[in-house]
Amino acid sequence: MGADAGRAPGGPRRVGVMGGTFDPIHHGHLVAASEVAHLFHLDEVLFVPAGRPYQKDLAKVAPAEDRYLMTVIATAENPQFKVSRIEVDREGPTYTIDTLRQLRSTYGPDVKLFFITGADALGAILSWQNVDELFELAHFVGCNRPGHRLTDTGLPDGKVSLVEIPALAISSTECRERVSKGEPIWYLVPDGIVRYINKTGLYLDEPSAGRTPGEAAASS
Ligand SMILES: Nc1ncnc2c1ncn2[C@@H]1O[C@H](COP(=O)(O)OP(=O)(O)OP(=O)(O)O)[C@@H](O)[C@H]1O
Ligand SMILES: O=C(O)c1ccc[n+]([C@@H]2O[C@H](COP(=O)([O-])O)[C@@H](O)[C@H]2O)c1
Repeated sequence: MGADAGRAPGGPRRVGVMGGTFDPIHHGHLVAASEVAHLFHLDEVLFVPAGRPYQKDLAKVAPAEDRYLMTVIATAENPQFKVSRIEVDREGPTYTIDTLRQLRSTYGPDVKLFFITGADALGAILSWQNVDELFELAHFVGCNRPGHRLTDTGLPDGKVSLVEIPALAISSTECRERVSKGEPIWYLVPDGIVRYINKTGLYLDEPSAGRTPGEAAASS
């Protein structure tokens, strides 16, 4: 798993960073965060919804405010889980390097940061902005995900851990498609997320692109 898994008594604070588009957040995200928190003895996990996930088709991504609110709802019951607005409030394309620099400056040099990813995101990491500096700012933890090969090939030694978590074949894409077809998403996402989506009309056939961020939440 890697030397970073252990925790020295009275040692530095250990913070997980779970980045994602969360469109919508589902149990695959929550299980990954919970498992990594357990395996790496994390003090907390900060969920960071991406403001403008520039590698996705932004015209099809739900407003950041809705994704942020769903993340708050989904994590509310777990005292170890927190949600950050850092990327929602930042202008321009969302780069993890900016987030880690900002978190590093907020938390100070002593806190250990663990950036949590699924196998697919880890496999694409070499395409991320300032990839070399990323590994200086956080330790990366890659989790298995059905349909994706978990590998650290090409990534720097000692900077990445690969872990096995209970595999959940759930994706946000499938949740969105199910909602648009009128199929249930109960038990794929937390109950509060089903209710939020029903209440706001997110992912129904009309594209979300024309809506102002937070419009659904404000008008419901
Ligand atoms: N079922 C899952 N198991 C493990 N990791 C996951 C799972 N779903 C998502 N992740 C990881 O969570 C992070 C955020 O993922 P994201 O919000 O893009 O969800 P997604 O389900 O991949 O969305 P989409 O289907 O829209 O691409 C990524 O690192 C991704 O690899
Ligand atoms: O920094 C980058 O260039 C970069 C490129 C693609 C994705 N990311 C981050 O990777 C995390 C998972 O992204 P995604 O697209 O799978 O939801 C999320 O925190 C994104 O902001 C970061």
